[in-house]
Amino acid sequence: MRIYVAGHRGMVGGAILRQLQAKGDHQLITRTSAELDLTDQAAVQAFFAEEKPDQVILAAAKVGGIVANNSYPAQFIYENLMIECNVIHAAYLAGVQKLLQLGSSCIYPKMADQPMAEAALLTGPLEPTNEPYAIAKIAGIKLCESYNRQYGTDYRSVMPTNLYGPGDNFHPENSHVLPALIRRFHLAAQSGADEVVIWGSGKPRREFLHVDDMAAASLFVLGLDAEIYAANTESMLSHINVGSGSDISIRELAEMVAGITGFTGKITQDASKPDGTMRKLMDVSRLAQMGWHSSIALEDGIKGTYDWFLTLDTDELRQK
Ligand SMILES: NC(=O)C1=CN([C@@H]2O[C@H](COP(=O)(O)OP(=O)(O)OC[C@H]3O[C@@H](n4cnc5c(N)ncnc54)[C@H](OP(=O)(O)O)[C@@H]3O)[C@@H](O)[C@H]2O)C=CC1
Ligand SMILES: C[C@H]1O[C@H](OP(=O)(O)OP(=O)(O)OC[C@H]2O[C@@H](n3cnc4c(=O)[nH]c(N)nc43)[C@H](O)[C@@H]2O)[C@@H](O)[C@@H](O)C1=O
Repeated sequence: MRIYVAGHRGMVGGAILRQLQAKGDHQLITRTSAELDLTDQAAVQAFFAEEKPDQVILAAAKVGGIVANNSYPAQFIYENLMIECNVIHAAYLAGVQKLLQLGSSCIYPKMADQPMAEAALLTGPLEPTNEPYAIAKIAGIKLCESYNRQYGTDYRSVMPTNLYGPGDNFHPENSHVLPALIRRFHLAAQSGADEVVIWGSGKPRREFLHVDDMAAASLFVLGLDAEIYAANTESMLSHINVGSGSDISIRELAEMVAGITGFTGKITQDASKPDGTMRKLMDVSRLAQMGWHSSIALEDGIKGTYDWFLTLDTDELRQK
């Protein structure tokens, strides 16, 4: 079995690669973005024609936190649409029968009922800070469903909640909240600062899943028997939520990270920064009924991620 993992140097792609390597019974195909720019249609088609993978895991994307999404909307919609169109179409042309692509919980309407079930897709307006990225991710689901309906492929989609873990991006502005807070609280604890500022009101709630759980869920969904997948999904509502099933406020999260990094000063809020969606909790019952549950508790996962962060030298702080 030859499996192409697109985005293998990223946080999720890297975790998937490690789990596939540990299983050891696959031939893994990888390319960095410098070797193969997935926004380049001709290059992607040539790569697929030459490598002819049996399966594809699409974990390559333009990814970032709330401010990155708000600052670079053109890149978020263009690059993600191009990557999805090129990879999914080239996979089809090369005869790839099975593919798994990763979306995001931001596909759901800003005011979706909580927890958000798969059926909430396309039922209302999106959160404006990440609408371009969300539109691209919705297109990814619809690409898979359309190829399945017209060409009989078996292309599946998982929708991760907010992820974190080793391999995360710790950029001070462009990263997601958890790596941003780990970095900021660590630097404050080291320097003896008496205050750390977090963005927004601290009131939004987010659900976090460790990347090793996400990688395990991805391989679980990819490996599901086609009849079981079909029995638990619908042809035009085929994506599967992946989450931990519980959420926490950003303020509570900041207090947890402060405790783990040893910061004892005060935590204040910068109201000029956006809150984004007030709550994004996944309904994970579809995945649960197929037999998968997350296993890494948030505090344990953050401690492990902080230990990994401490192994990085300053130049390696992933200033993507
Ligand atoms: N992180 C999170 O909280 C969440 C992530 N997701 C989704 O999970 C998936 C993986 O995200 P994550 O691992 O965090 O992202 P990362 O930013 O860590 O990794 C993304 C990878 O995509 C590759 N890539 C980006 N653009 C291109 C391109 N033009 N051509 C080829 N490769 C490219 C990069 O390759 P290289 O390193 O070689 O440049 C990079 O390693 C994405 O689909 C994302 O939308 C969903 C919900 C939450
Ligand atoms: C995964 C997901 O990620 C993004 O959506 P988001 O959930 O809003 O992600 P976020 O992690 O950036 O913020 C979560 C909350 O945390 C608050 N917050 C506090 N302090 C910091 C801080 O220092 N950095 C960041 N980034 N946020 C902070 C911040 O104000 C917000 O209220 C989208 O890219 C979306 O497209 C997507 O898919």
